[in-house]
Amino acid sequence: MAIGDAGGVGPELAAKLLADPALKDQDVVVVGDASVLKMGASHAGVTLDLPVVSADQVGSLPSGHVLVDLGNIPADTVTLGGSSPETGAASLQNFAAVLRLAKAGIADAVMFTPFNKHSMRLARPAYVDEIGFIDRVLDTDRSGREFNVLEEVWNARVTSHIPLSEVASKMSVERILGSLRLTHETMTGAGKPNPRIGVAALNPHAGDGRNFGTEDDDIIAPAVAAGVAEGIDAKGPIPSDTVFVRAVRGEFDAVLTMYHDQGQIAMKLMGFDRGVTLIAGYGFPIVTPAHGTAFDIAGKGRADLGATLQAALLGARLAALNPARDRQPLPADWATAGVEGAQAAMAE
Ligand SMILES: NC(=O)C1=CN([C@@H]2O[C@H](COP(=O)(O)OP(=O)(O)OC[C@H]3O[C@@H](n4cnc5c(N)ncnc54)[C@H](O)[C@@H]3O)[C@@H](O)[C@H]2O)C=CC1
Ligand SMILES: NCC(=O)COP(=O)(O)O
Repeated sequence: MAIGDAGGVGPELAAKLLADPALKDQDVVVVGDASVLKMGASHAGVTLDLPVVSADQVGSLPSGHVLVDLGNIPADTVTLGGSSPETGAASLQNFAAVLRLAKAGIADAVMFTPFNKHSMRLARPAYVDEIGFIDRVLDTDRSGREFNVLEEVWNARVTSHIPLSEVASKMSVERILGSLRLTHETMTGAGKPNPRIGVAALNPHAGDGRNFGTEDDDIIAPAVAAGVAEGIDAKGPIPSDTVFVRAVRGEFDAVLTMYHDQGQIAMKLMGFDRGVTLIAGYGFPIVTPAHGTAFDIAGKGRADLGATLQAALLGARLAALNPARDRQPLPADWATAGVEGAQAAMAE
């Protein structure tokens, strides 16, 4: 688990989670700054007694919960409730380190408490979102995708963290088909075989016979047909104002939406306090609460643990379902190196 942005609710949620009995049987390697975790525990009103291990002890760890203290953002330098390059840089370092632990097969799942993309961009101007960063740290060109997960329905997206004005131009049969395949694969791997996927339309009333927009007929419908021809149980395009209504009535296990908020508004209304973002496609699950850094309540002890707890439980469940992965060598500088390189590569 990487401790999220120190200026937000990430530290208190990390501390609260570590104190929660639901996690007592899990082995958790927490990566971040010890003083920030201590601050989080104080805000959350919990007591933690976490052994601190050094980076070179990882690989032969005791079971239970341990902290790798990177000492990268002393709590007394943190201003709660706002973005900063310092908290962004520490978040990036914590994240890169836990990704390397998972790549080496030492961690079975990665979790993070909320990051702040503005802080991360202040630290590294090439930063856009977690997906691009993960690709660089893991050195892969097969990007994963985000899913939003509630027990009753999953939401996958064709586009994610891009300006709304670019959504229509990014849509293609291949891209939608790729999202359908990944949704089918990921849910099947998560123990929900042959998921029924409702595909949201882009335009009002799915274009209403080409009255307002042609993407539904010309791009989404052929992509759905291609998915069905491959054996994927997909239906659409379905007007996006009713596709979630149909899903929660039991018709679909997942909804594939065309852009971020088309799905997020529905998902967060249905289950803000239990919504999980799963980043899938990398060989191990990466999970985080679907909510963000909540700067308006940071440090006030009011942050609800629900979504963070569900994220941890989903990560553990998915890791247990997946076969053991081969161990790879862990670079000696796994906890500190490579962020510069990753960011430089992103800027190219
Ligand atoms: N897991 C992650 O790393 C995520 C990070 N983000 C990032 O978080 C930052 C802020 O995003 P916003 O859009 O402002 O959304 P936000 O989720 O941080 O806040 C929206 C509202 O929900 C409330 N809220 C959020 N979490 C809560 C909790 N656990 N308990 C009680 N109330 C809670 C906040 O107080 C605020 O009023 C952005 O930089 C965004 O990229 C957003 C979503 C997920
Ligand atoms: N930091 C993770 C993240 O932003 C995922 O959140 P969302 O795209 O699901 O809103």
